[in-house]
Amino acid sequence: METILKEFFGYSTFRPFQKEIITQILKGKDCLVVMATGSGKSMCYQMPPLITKKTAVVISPLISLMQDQVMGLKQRGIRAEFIGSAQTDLSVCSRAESGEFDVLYMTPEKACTSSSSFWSSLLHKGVSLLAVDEAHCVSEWGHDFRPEYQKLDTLRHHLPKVPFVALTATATHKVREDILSSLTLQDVFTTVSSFDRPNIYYGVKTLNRTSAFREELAQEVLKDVTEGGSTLIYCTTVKDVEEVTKTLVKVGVDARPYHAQLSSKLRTETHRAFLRDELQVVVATVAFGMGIDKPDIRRVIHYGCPKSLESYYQESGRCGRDGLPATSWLYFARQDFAKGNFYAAGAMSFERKQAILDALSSAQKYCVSPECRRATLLQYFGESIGGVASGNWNCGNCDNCQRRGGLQLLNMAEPAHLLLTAVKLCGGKWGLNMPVDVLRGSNAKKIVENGFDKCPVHGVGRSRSSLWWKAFADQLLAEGYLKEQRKTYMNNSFRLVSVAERGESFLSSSLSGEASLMLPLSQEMVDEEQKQSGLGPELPSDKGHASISKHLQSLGFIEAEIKLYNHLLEARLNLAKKSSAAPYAICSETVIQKIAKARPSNEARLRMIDGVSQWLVLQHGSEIISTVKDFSAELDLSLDFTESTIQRPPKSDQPSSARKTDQKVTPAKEEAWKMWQQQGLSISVIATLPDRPKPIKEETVIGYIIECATLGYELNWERFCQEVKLTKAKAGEIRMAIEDVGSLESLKAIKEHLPESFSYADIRTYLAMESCGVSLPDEVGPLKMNSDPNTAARSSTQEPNLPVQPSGTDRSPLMNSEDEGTPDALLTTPAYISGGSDRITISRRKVPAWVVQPESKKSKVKDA
Ligand SMILES: Nc1ncnc2c1ncn2[C@@H]1O[C@H](COP(=O)(O)OP(=O)(O)OP(=O)(O)O)[C@@H](O)[C@H]1O
Repeated sequence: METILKEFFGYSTFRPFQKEIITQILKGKDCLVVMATGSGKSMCYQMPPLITKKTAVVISPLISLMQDQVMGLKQRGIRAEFIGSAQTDLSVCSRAESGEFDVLYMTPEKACTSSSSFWSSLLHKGVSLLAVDEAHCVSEWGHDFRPEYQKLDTLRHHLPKVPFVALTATATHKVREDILSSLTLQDVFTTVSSFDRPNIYYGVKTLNRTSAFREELAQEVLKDVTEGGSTLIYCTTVKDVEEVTKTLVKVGVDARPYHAQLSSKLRTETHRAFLRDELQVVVATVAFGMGIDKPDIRRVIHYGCPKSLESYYQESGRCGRDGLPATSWLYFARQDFAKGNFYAAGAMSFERKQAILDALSSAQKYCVSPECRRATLLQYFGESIGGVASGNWNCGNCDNCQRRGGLQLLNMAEPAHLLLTAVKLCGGKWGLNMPVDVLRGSNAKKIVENGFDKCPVHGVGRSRSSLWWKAFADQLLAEGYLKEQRKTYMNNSFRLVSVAERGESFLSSSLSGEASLMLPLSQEMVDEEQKQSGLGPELPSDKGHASISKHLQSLGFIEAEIKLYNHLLEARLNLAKKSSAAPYAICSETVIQKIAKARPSNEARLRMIDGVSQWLVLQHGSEIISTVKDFSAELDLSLDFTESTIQRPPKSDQPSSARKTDQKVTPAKEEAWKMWQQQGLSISVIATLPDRPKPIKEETVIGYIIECATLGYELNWERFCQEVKLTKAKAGEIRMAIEDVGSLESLKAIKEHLPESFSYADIRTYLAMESCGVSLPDEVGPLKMNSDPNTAARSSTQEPNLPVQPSGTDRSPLMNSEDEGTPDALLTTPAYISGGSDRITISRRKVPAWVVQPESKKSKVKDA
């Protein structure tokens, strides 16, 4: 598993739960995976097909999401496609049926309407799992209910014994139960991880939908985007989208709108440009919500309160999926809270309507809370925060926790007394507007008609704004001094406010003048107070900004390294353009950071960096290395910097030892390796050491050293090549000889295809280097990798190529294994060359024993 992880995904270690889940899927178990956004759920269904060589069918709700995933997988050398209305390639269905894809995405509609014969053909070829992504869509209690998801259980008949895997980032207990029953998951392996996204800064601010406010916001966004990275702004209406976009463009931000009223062509183009970093900001309605799978979004802004806390978590979770610092700002206006009836208008059942209204209430509570945002979110999803009350929790990375002075408590007894009295006066028959208007001294008709203008509290709260009082009322509601009751009239739901028991006892004690009521001011109250003092609401300025350069500095990057990082980002952009892919699909920014720090001078070193896949090295290794070399020289940075950013390949659990393998070699071989590698003796000296009873052949020594190297012992290949005199030209000829022979079975046959001057040592060294995935050193010239699958055919005029990508219809290197070894058998078997004379594919084989043994002993040694 670790080998496949490194090979295709470039990572050295699994994230929490991934390995357990994959193991359970391989055992055929149904799984329910509830893990935070960006935690790496996709890996759980993307890896089993690579291990079992059977297609994984993935149900996904949005075409755009599927397209992103397919693009990303293809960039990793994984054969993926989607079936859905936007698919223009008519051959995909039949190719899918013939088991051609590792991962096949389908919309739920397509999955449920596909014919039995489609499923039986696919099943016949092998199906490793059926994954239901965004599984919360099955539940009416989920924030994104999709009726067609409820029919997915019918696929059970088509795919008997295939493990079903439901995945979601947002599932409350109720939703989880719905998922289990709707998909008829049985004997389920359930994983629920923390919902925390520690790299995201959460903040909330009030908003007024005026052009002046939008302009201020746009200036803030402009400041942010100059830091780099993408920004996503969610609006609740098309009007907001248009207005915000217009203002952003006016101040010079590269922004485009995205909503359902735009043509699908325009939307696709915007989506494409955003993914490819050709567009900095997208302003979208939530239609863009789940459909965006870009890991390097640095900030998400909600312009208006979201419909629910689930959707807020999901949408805000779109930023920082690469684990780097990101920010999520939510701007709300009080009128957003009054949209419940509008949202619930289409609800088919009473329960659904209640669910929609409750969901909005939870989002409202989040907006107005003075407590830690993170703690509020985590608790909402049922996660314990270590037994600490959220009011006392300090995550240090949200607005409330960072507010100057923290959550300072103030004695709010006086305004509490006034508000509770006004509410009591209204007799529980009104919403919050009435008592607030009374306090503010309104003489509106309904106030006069009800005689509230004659009551003692009428007008005593004038000095504070209506919004301040409402924000304060939210505090009293949250603390249990007030209570709300929902009433439905003419199909509309209203919230009536009254004094709760706690409020009654406060009122009684306050009459005696003893009461104190210590509460923190919420951000909204602070904003209102500032507004009244003429300062206007404060926009997020120095805090909560995702600055990658600051982050790099905190990681110990010096200025030159940050510059190199930026050059590498630019190089990545160019590579992405050339491959028509999104830059993040080439490699993540975290990987770029590691490359900028490690500054590998060759492909072997590049490969050792965590996050660098075999595919990345094959496709873009040489360009990356030349960028590193050129700019390191320009910036006066040394190459091959080693520190913790470089991770050893899997199984390298002996950090300081030169040996990185569990496999044993004989003492004589290890001794020869030690003398050569560690003591610096030459091959001829080792062969003729005076204390040997009898000299041994140099070829034997070479065989010993190569054997150690192929088993993972460190080797200075550059020196070795010099000593055995293997040059780039020679390597090219050996390569062609192998192609002509068409097999690696006989070293002798290969030698006979070569001029006399070639030794067995040359051939063995060449093969061993390739099996270790090492490039020829510089002075010998790097071995070029052919990155275009379609030009894999050999031409005599072409520069000889080393491992060639499989063509689109071929299995990926691992999949093409001809020796059909078990996955374990592949662990130590690097890429090898096989194939006929005009097509070359890579297969992964055990290294034939003769690579490391003198030819004379070949017949005695069984292929490992
Ligand atoms: N083992 C790993 N080591 C390092 N990075 C990983 C690992 N597994 C996944 N990732 C990276 O984490 C990021 C998020 O992964 P992924 O898209 O699978 O998250 P997710 O849980 O499906 O998120 P969402 O719910 O938002 O769709 C990706 O960039 C992915 O490559």
